[in-house]
Amino acid sequence: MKEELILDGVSVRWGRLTIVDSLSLSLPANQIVALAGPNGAGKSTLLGAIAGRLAHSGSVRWGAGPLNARSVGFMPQHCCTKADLSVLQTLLLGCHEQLGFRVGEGELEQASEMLHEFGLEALARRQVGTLSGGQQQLVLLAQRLMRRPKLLILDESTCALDIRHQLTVLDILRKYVARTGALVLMAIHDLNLAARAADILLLLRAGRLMAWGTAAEVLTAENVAAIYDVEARVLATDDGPCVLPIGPRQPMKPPSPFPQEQRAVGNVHLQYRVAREHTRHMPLEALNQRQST
Ligand SMILES: Nc1ncnc2c1ncn2[C@@H]1O[C@H](COP(=O)(O)OP(=O)(O)OP(=O)(O)O)[C@@H](O)[C@H]1O
Repeated sequence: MKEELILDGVSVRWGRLTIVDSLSLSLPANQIVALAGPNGAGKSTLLGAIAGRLAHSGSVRWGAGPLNARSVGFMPQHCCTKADLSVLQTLLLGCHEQLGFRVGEGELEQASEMLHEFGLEALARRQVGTLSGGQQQLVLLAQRLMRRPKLLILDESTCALDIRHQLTVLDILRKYVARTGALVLMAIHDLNLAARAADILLLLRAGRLMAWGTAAEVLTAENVAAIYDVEARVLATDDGPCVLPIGPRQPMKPPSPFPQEQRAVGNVHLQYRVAREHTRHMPLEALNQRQST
């Protein structure tokens, strides 16, 4: 059976609003897929639906069969904990299904390897609730990996990390994918980090998939303008494309029939109505008279 995540017509609605709009795609395992798009595009909603946390229509499958919840690791956005547990205990909880009344040598060894990989050894005995936001993010990410999920879904799980820890985490995820053949699906705002991390990049806007492919294919100035309404330069570097935002794209304004000085005192609503009705120039006083009659 081919190891792949298949979405077939997945839609999510909140009340009468369609947030994810009939999305179909297949993502082969053994790679990192980044999901980007503007605020409110539906990234978290889509990930929640794939993780089985949100009601949706359409189907989410793994190969020919249903996606088994036990093979999914999900780290939602703003994931944090106030639990009265040490960092080591928090990691061990990640594989609680294997644990009995005693923690086995295997799990302890796995947890200490994970602490080492994430550079968390010095924090192993600290209460997890007392850690900084970034430190907690590292611990909770390590906890998700303890279970060795086939599908790891991360929602902005590197947003609290400094650049060194971001690179450390990307390296850990790369090695994890190479070792286990898993699929990592991560929502991320930092397009340059996404370009560096991901084999495939998906760009979502208003619940629809607007672009997908390698970072070099997807991260073009045209796509950034169309999806984010931002003017940007995209530089080709040895590490892939690098997006340099220039500024917000100016919204298109309908042409005004009025000279500059009349527009300054005019009523915007009135001008637009009139612009639709008349193409020729008409003095503002005449328009106001027409309005009041
Ligand atoms: N529980 C809810 N009830 C109603 N609307 C919701 C709910 N959760 C999300 N939405 C709406 O769904 C839309 C998509 O939200 P979502 O969190 O999926 O976006 P996102 O792409 O992850 O955004 P961001 O980048 O800001 O995290 C938003 O308009 C949001 O207001």
